[in-house]
Order: sequence, then C-alpha cells, then structure tokens
Amino acid sequence: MSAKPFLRIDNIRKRFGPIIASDGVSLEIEEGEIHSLLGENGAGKSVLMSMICGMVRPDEGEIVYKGQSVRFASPRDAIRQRIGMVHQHFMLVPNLTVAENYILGQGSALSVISDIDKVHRKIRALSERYALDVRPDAIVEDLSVGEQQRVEILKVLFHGIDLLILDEPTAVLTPQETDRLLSLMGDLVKDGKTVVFISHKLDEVMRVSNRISVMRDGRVVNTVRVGETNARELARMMVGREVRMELPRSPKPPGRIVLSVENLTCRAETGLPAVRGVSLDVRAGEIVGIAGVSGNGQTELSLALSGLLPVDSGRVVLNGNDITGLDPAEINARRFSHIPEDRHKHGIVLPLSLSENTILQRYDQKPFATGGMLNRKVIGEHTRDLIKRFRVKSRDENQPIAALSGGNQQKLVVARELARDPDFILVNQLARGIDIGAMEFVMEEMLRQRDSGRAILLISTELEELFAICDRIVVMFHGEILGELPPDRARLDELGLLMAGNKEQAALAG
Ligand SMILES: Nc1ncnc2c1ncn2[C@@H]1O[C@H](COP(=O)(O)OP(=O)(O)OP(=O)(O)O)[C@@H](O)[C@H]1O
Repeated sequence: MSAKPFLRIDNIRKRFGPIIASDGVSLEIEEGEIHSLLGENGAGKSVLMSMICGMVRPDEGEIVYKGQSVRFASPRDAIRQRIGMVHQHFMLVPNLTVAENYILGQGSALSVISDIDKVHRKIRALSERYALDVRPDAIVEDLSVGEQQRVEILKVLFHGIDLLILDEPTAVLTPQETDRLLSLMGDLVKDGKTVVFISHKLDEVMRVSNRISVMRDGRVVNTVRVGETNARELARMMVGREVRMELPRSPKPPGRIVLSVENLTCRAETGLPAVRGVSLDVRAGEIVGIAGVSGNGQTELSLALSGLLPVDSGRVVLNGNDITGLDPAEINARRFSHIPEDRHKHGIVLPLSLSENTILQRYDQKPFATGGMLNRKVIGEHTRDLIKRFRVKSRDENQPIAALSGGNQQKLVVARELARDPDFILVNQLARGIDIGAMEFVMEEMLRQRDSGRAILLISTELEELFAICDRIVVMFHGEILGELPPDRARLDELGLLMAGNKEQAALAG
C-alpha cells in the first residue's frame, strides 16, 4: 500500500433495507493509474462508485481523497472536487441539446448568448481532442445509444475532472468505439488524470489497466497488478469457479421458416432511411446473428420487427402470418419475444416491481389474471421462480426493478422473455451488462432454446457473442444485408471487411 494514496476507501458500509451493498469495503486508488473494478452482477461496484461521486451516502466508513477526508453531499459537490462519473444508465435529458444538457443546473453563470457560444466551442474542442464526434447542437434523443454514451463522457470532461469513474462504458460501444475509448483513457492518464474503469469484459480490462480489483458480496476480495494475472484467473476470482469461455454446441439442421423478413424498408426516428430492403429468414432451431457496427440500421430493424417503428415497405411474416404494422402488444401475443437493446426504454418499467415487470405483456391473461382480477399469488410464484432460475440478485419480487443492479435487470428481462414460450426470439445485445458467469448461463439458455426448436435472431455488436452461439451470421451495413458467413473465427477478416462495407474485398478474402 502506498503511503498517501490518491483515493482511499476505508471500511465503507452501505445497506438498502436488508440488502448489504457495501460490506466494509476498502480500496486504494493511486494517482495516474487506470484501476479496473470487476465483479459479478450485484457485487456492489456501482454503489461503491456512486458513494465516491456523491450520489449515494455511505452509512459508515471513510473516503480520503487527495489526503483529505471527504463526504460529498451531491454529485455537483464531487464535480467541484474534480471527481466525475459516467453511469451505466444515461442521465441526460432526451429532448435537450448536448450543450443544454451540459449547462443544465449551472444557473445564472450562463445567462448570455455569448456564453452558449463558448460552451459550443469548448464542446467542439473536447470532441476533437478526444475524437468523440459529439455535436453540441444535437438533440440527445436523436442520438444512438453509443453516441449518447460519448455525450455522457464528454459531459464529465467538460466540467473538468482529476478522477474519472466509468461504469461499464463499453457495454454499448462497438469494437471500434471501444478501441477509441480505451485509448482516450490512456490519453487522460497522460494528461495526469486517474481513471476507475468498471467492465465485465476481461480482455478490455487486461488491455488498459494498471491494477485490477475484484469485488464479491460488497467487498474487495483481491487487488492485482495486470502483469501478475490473466483472464481465466480473474474470472475465477469473480465468480468463485471456473468459467467456460467456449460453449459446446451440436450442429443441427434447422426446421421450418418461423420469421421471414421480405424486402423491409423503414426510416429512423429522425426520418432518415435506416433499413433498406432487408430480406432474411430465421428457421426453427437456428440462431441467426446480425453483425455490424452500431448505427447501420440494426436498432431500427429490431424496432420495426417488434412493431415499435413504422414500416415503409416490405413485409414481416411470423409463422405464415403477416404481422407488418401490427402494434407491439399484438406482435407480442403471437409468440414473439423481444430482448431489447435499450432495456429502460423498451424492456422494463423502472418504478414497477419485479413481479409487475415479469407480467408486463400478460397482466390480463391466465394464469396471472382471472375474471379481470390479478392473481397475485401466481404472479409472485412465477416471479420467484424466474429470480431463482436466472439468479437475479434481489431482495424479493415486490421491490421496484429500479433498485436492481443493471446486470440483474437484464437477467430478469431475459428470464421473462424466455418464459413466454415464444416461437421467435428477437435479441438486441444479449449480454449487455451481464457478468461473465451469468453470460455463460444466458448463452447456454439461448442454445437450449435453439435446441428446443425456437427461432432466434441475435443482433449484436459483440463478435464474441455471435461466434459463441450463432449458426450463421449476416452483416448489416448502411441498412442493407451485405453478406452471410458461418460463425468461423478463421473468417474474422472477411467479417471485418463486410462490417466496413467492403463487399468486393470480403469476397476476395473468402
Ligand atoms: N437504490 C437501491 N435500493 C435497493 N437496493 C439497491 C439500490 N441500489 C443498489 N442496490 C442493491 O445493491 C447491490 C449492489 O448493486 P450494484 O449496482 O452496486 O451492483 P454492481 O456490482 O454494479 O452490479 P452490475 O454488474 O449488475 O452493474 C445489489 O444487490 C442492488 O440490488
């Protein structure tokens, strides 16, 4: 331990009712390091960091920052001390511009137009400096998930920080964006800043960190230097057992066509063309992957298939029936499950309980309702069963889903959608925010669904996720399907070329 660490967390405790989120956690962060924090879903990473950035108050213990014992009353208080955090879930106001979001709550200091100009200039300069590609006048709700993440990162830099905490920032980024972010972290350290990085992706953690701490059950169980460990050992420290990085899978001939997309065209919410004549079939007993750099129409394709975005032309046929233009509830009722990209927008209702969230699409159906009355006993039993099977870390089924850690919210969405006995499962970013132990479980579950004859369309920017479970992979670029490949790691170059829109070169490489 260094004599005078930059940040020292000493025996912090934090409870939420009966849940112990921090159980006497201690940690030291050195100045100028990239310190990664690993741990299973619900291990207490976000809560610990929220205490450092003034969002949550510890019950006990001490935080010593730059040699001073500190107690921040609010995130703004922490920002004043140059500590900033980028959260897992966006905290931006959707209908405001990027610049308006940055000056929100700054009060009278920014009352004249020339100040707005200055703000715009500063955003442009930072965006250029760190290659973040953020426009100050863009309306937040028009931006993709990845773009909004970059807006969040730039916001913290805009306010000026010495300590930057990034809570799973790469969960929503493409490989290219991730590379950029990892090198940004390096640049920040070169500028004298310190970074705490929370991630479930061990390869990223191994690439950028100086030191890595592993949390379990509200405590730090180990801190290691990056050169002294490897991904397998880290996985074992996190989960407490060996984690399989490759899943066994039996080849199986696919069955009948379950979902057929015919020449589908639709526009993004901005009105610009997003999906341009996509055709594909998904058969019973197969997992079809859609690879692509985010922003190439995958979001709109999944929203259009699930009835959340209007279709301009073309058809979606499920089990032989045209479902184009039906509303989401009608589509859901036809054995169509959807694990969405943005779980807060399309997956769950945060203030509602776990139980209410598990029956969102079926609250008026048997066995959850009889004679117009909710059958709370059955709903409770069903939810408890899902919680147990998918190991959703929670107090009970009656707490609001907002109180769950991000990965546990995702596990509940996956559990609910699989429990609806679907014929077709549309997944956009399966493992978003899920720890590697849970990822292994969820992927095995997807393979079980495939083997039991379900048709699965898996949209993902994570090539590893696609390689691990898909039977075939198609590539989307500029709203079109450019080609199809088997899930063969040897053909990674070809896949990369297709993802970059190079059809001819990809054909040569193949
Ligand atoms: N506001 C809250 N009310 C009740 N419980 C909470 C609240 N915030 C967090 N918790 C609980 O504290 C525990 C730790 O949560 P935390 O979000 O820190 O986990 P995490 O390690 O960041 O997980 P993940 O990898 O899924 O993001 C969890 O059991 C969570 O449900």
